[in-house]
Amino acid sequence: MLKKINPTETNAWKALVSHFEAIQGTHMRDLFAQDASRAEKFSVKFEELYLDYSKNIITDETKQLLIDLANEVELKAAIDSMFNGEAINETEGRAVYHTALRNRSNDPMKVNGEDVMPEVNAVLAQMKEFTNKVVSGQWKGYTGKAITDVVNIGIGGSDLGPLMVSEALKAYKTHLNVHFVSNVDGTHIAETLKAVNPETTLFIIASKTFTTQETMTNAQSAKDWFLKAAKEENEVAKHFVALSTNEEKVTAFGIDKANMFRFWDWVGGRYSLWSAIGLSISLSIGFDNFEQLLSGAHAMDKHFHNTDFDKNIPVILALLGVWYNNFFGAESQALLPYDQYMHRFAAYFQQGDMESNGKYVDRSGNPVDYQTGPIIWGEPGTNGQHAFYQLIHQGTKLIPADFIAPAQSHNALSDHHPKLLSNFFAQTEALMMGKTEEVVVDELKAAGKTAEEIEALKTFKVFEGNKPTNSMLVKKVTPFMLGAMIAMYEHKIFAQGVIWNIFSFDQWGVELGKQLANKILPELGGDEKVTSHDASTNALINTYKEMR
Ligand SMILES: O=P(O)(O)OC[C@H]1O[C@@H](O)[C@H](O)[C@@H](O)[C@@H]1O
Repeated sequence: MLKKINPTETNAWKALVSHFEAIQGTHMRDLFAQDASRAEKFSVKFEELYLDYSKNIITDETKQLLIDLANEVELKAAIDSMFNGEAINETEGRAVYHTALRNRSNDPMKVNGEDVMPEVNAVLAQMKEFTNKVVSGQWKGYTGKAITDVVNIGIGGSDLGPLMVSEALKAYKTHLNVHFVSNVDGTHIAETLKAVNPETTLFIIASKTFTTQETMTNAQSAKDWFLKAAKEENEVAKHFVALSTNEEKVTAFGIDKANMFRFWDWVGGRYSLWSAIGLSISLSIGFDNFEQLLSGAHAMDKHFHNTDFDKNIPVILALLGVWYNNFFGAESQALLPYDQYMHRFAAYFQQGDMESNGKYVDRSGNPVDYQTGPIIWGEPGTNGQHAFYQLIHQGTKLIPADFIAPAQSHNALSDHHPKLLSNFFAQTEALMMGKTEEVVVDELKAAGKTAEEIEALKTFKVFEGNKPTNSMLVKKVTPFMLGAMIAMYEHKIFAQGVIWNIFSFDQWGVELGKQLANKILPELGGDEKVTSHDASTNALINTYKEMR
C-alpha cells in the first residue's frame, strides 16, 4: 500500500521552499557559464535515448533536495508496491499492473498470490495468431475476401493509445488500413464507413467495461451497417471482435466468446495499449513490432524499478515537473515532438496525465492545499513554432516544455531532417539563453536604425530566456523506442502522483457528466419544455428543441 505522506510537511519540501527563494533571479545562462560540466552532469543515456535536462533552473542542490523529497515520500517503496502487484488503486481495490503486460522476462508477477503471466501470455498468443491470419489474408470476410480495413471502435484509453501508436509507427505499417472511431457524433462513424467495404472490413469493439455509451452506440451503428450488406447475423463473427474485461456484455452484444480478447481489471484504461486493447496496433504494424513495443516498455520498466533516482529518467522528469508545478507555479507542461508521426503524442498524454493526476483529494481523503497534476498540451514542431511558441518565449506564463526528436528520420528527404532538428536545437537554446537588450541594440544599430528607432523598438525584441526545457533525442522512433518513451511518461506520472499523495489510477471525476447526460438524454425527446435543471441548462435544452 502507498504511504499517506503530505509532501509539504517533509523536510525536503521546506528546504525546497527556501532554496526556491534563493534561486529566483538566477539565470540559466549564468549557470552554464559557471559550470562547463553542466550538460554532462544533467543528462542521462538509456539505450538509444539521450535525455538532456541541463536547460532547467536547477543546481546540484536543487537536484539533491528533489531527490530528498522523493526519498521522504518513500517513492522507492511505492514503486516496489506497484511492481509487486499490490492493490495501490485503493479506491477501486485493484492492482496496477500494466507492467505485467509487457513483462518480457516472463518472471512470475502475482496479483493476490496468483501469477498473471500465463494468462497474459495466452492472450498475446491469441493476438499473434489472429494478427497473422488477418495480415496474411487467411482470415476471410463473409464473401470469402481477405480483410483490407480495420475499424477500431473505442474511446479514451480504448482509442487514444492505439491511435497514437499506429500513427507514430506508420513507417512499419502492414497493408491493412486501420481507422479509429471514438466520438459519439455520428459524423465520425459515418465518414469512416464511407471509406470502407463491408466485405473486407473488420471491426474491433474496444471497451474495458463494454458499457461506454459512445462505443456501444458506434458499435451498434457499425453492426447495423454491416448487416444491411451481409444480411445474416451469423456473418458477424467474421467481421466483429471484442477487446474487453466483460464477457457477459460482449456476448450480449452478439460477439462470439471465441472472438473476444481478454484483459483484466488491474489494467487501467489509459494504461491499456499493452493489453488486448493493442490489437489494432498489432494489426497495423504486425505482431513482431507490437512485441518490440512491449520490449521497449519492459526495458524502461526495469530502468525505473532498478535505477538510483539520480539517474532514473522517469523520476528525474517527475521531480523537475514538481519543481515547476509547485514552486514556480507553472500550470502546464508542453510536449513537443519534432516528429510528424508522433502528432497524437500530446493528446495521448492528456488522458494519461490529466486523468491520472487531476485530483484535489489526497490519499487520506482530504483536500490538498498544494497544486497537483499539470495541464498537458502540445503539437508537433515546427508547427507549434509558427503558432504558440510566441507565448512560451515572451508571454507571462512559465511553460516547461519537453522537446522530443529522432536523430534519424523514417523519411530522409533531401535536407528536411537537418532543418527540422536545427529548429529543435535552436528553440531550446533560444528559450534558455534569451536575448539581452545589449544584443538587441547592437543588432538594431547594425541594421542601420536611428537612436530614436532603437529606443522605441528595443524592449519588444528582448527575450528574457530562462525558460526550462528537457531535450530527448532518440536514434530512431522504432517500436522499441516508442514503447520505452511511453513507459517513461507513464512512470513519470506515477512518481508525481506518489509525491503529491494522490491516487493516480482511478478517475471518479469523469462520472458526474456521464450521469447527467443519461438523465438529460430522455428529456431531449418530445416537445415539452424542460424545467428540471438550473435556468441556464433548461434554456439550452429548450433552445435546442426549438432549433432542431
Ligand atoms: O474502455 P472503456 O470501458 O470503454 O472506457 C473508455 C474510457 O472511458 C472513460 O469514461 C474513462 O474516463 C477512461 O478512463 C476510459 O478509458
